[in-house]
Amino acid sequence: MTKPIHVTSEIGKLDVVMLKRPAEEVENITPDTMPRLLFDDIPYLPIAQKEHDNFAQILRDNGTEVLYLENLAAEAIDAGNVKSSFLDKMLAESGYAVGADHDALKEYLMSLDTQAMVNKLFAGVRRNEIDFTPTDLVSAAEDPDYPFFMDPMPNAYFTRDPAASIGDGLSINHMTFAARQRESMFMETIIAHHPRFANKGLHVWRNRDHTHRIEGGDELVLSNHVLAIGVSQRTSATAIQDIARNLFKEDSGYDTVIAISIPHNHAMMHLDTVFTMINTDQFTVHPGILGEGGKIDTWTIHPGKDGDLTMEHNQDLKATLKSALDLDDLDLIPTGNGDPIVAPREQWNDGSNTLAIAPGVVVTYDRNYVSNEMLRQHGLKVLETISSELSRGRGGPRCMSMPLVREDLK
Ligand SMILES: NC(=[NH2+])NCCC[C@H](N)C(=O)O
Repeated sequence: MTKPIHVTSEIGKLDVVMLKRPAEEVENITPDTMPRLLFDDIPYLPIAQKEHDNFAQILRDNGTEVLYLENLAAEAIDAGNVKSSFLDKMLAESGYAVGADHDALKEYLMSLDTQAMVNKLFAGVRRNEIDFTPTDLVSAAEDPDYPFFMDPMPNAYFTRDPAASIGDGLSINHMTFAARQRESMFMETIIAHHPRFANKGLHVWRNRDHTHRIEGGDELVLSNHVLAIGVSQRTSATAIQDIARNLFKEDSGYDTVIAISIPHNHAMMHLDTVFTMINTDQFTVHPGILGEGGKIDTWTIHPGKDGDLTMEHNQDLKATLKSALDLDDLDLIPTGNGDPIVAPREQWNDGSNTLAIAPGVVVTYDRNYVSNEMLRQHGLKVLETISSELSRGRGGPRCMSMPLVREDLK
């Protein structure tokens, strides 16, 4: 029987996906907090929700079951009867391990029903919501005017990043920036307690109790034995070696990890912002990641002796992929047709961040019309989703979705 998580490619027909509908957290961004919260602008929430509902509907219309992170999290907390312990952990990671402010926040959050509490944790807790004057040193000495006790998590609608499905399991990620680190606690709880996922023999290939960072936007499942992982602003080489060792030592089916080095900046924070797989032999690539002569640093990692790793350095992306995936040829489709203005503009709005829902069928943002046209010319079926507000968070259809089950490729 198919496990509740089963993903052996980037392109197999998408049967089950997890999304998070953007909510109040997005309205709790201010110009001052934008950079720290990893946004470049403040989305207009009602339109962002409309766009997100449009995205979800496209997936449903094409035969995908859509689950929502916020609902799964509340159901898991209730099923496991872990509201109090979950809150303690969330409060500790929000800076309130003990003391009067921990107690006041906990009392307030415990008084909400579980779904409202989960929604509130995403939205953030404002100081004026609770009738409580903090007496601790942090509140007094650091920023007495800061409006939040607990920060919002506006990036939660990018469900791709806090965890990543690989084979019959997942990585639950230690994320790079404080703005996102608490997000992966929800998936940890879902896997541990939700009746759909708990005790179903799912592997956690790497959990969140690490100091080295990894994010799902860098983790690409190229086949049932090959992964590509970006060495990026968000994922360290140490974490890649770590997860490779775990995958190779367990019965994961994975024996190859291609580490791909990309520039470390906000526009290209993850590998999936510059490179995605869209068909058995087709990929989108942002030309900006390729250096002179189309070169890029990749290291193909395999199991070595006694749990060690072997590594082969290459600079020809096409050749590396062809050999790892056993293909005669492949088609690398440049974002924005490789034009020096269009390519960076459309990459900025996630023109390379396509979500394949079946081999050769992709969901993309409508605004990247040059890239979309290119994809059509290369024979892909392109389903466009509306995108003026969602894209302000710097993520596209791949970032906004965590595939849970895909059909295996034949
Ligand atoms: N898989 C992705 N490319 N995710 C995009 C995440 C964007 C988000 N604002 C961040 O900086 O974390």
